Amino acid sequence: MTDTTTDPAAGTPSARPTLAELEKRAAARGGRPSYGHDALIACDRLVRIFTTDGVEVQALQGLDLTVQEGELMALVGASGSGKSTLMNILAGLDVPTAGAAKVAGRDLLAMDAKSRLDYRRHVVGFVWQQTARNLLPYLTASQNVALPMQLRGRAGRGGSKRKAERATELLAMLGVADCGDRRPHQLSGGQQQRVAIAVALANSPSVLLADEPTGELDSATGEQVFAAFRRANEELGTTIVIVTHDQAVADEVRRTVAIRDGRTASEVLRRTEVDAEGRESVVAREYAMLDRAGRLQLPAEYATALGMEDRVMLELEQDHIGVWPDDAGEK
Ligand SMILES: Nc1ncnc2c1ncn2[C@@H]1O[C@H](COP(=O)(O)OP(=O)(O)OP(=O)(O)O)[C@@H](O)[C@H]1O
Repeated sequence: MTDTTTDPAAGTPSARPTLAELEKRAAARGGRPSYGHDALIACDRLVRIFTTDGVEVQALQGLDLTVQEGELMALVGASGSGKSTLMNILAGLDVPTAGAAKVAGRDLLAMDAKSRLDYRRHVVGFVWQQTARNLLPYLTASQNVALPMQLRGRAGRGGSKRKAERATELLAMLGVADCGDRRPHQLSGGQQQRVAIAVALANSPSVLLADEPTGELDSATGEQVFAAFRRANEELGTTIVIVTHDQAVADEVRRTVAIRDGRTASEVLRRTEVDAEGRESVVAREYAMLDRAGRLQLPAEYATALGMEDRVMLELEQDHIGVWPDDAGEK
């Protein structure tokens, strides 16, 4: 039932929903799936503010991001755009100031110290740029890989043997089977990073996070390390997020998300197309991101090329929205 009242401003009858109708609508809204409900990683309007000597830095300014299970994706962005801040939050090492972040069903804003430790041991694995941060120098490669399994504390009968076997298998899968008995200083930078991937995979994490893992390597070695990530993704199904400045890495993945000023700004999706002669080629397409509040970041070069600043004109067409420079001053 709908009440018909008179809108005093317009002086015409207008339909006001009854309380029962309002309640029905609210219930329907409640039943709608939440943002990122089917994603393995879902960041919703994530904010991280750092305060140093009374000065606030907004490292993340309402960042939205979803990552599906089984994805291998790259995060790119200028220095200071917020990539490491986001990775530290996803790694469970830092807590956002506001917003929501869920990884494999865990709420990153609501974890106490114990569940945070559990999260870091079981849900995520990480590989950092600095090789020294990934491996313990006094342990061999095999011992480094076995350590997270020991910390997980599932000994059981034959447990040590099984852990050693898993360490050997992981090292073999990542192409460093011959490095098992060597300590980190006896390994090249590329070998150290591949062993670090094995360490990160030791406890079968849902997500593998890597912050500039090829940053200290030459391009050929970087390619080998990236191939190891791809292998982990394809053969073990691990979801992988790699922060990188390395264009070769960014070009190799199906999805590259660019962060600008603490927000996701654009995305490049790549897919393989087969032409009539059966030839395969990879087609890349760039998309701008429309955030949950309806905001869109125009690429800086587009806005500059047309002298757009402060105010633009929008027009809704049948199948697109036009954006024009403000011409108010010309009229
Ligand atoms: N612990 C902190 N205290 C104060 N400010 C910080 C802190 N960590 C990061 N910031 C600031 O937050 C912003 C984002 O930094 P962040 O390290 O996330 O960027 P980034 O994209 O990873 O950069 P880079 O590519 O250089 O590593 C920067 O302005 C940085 O100075």
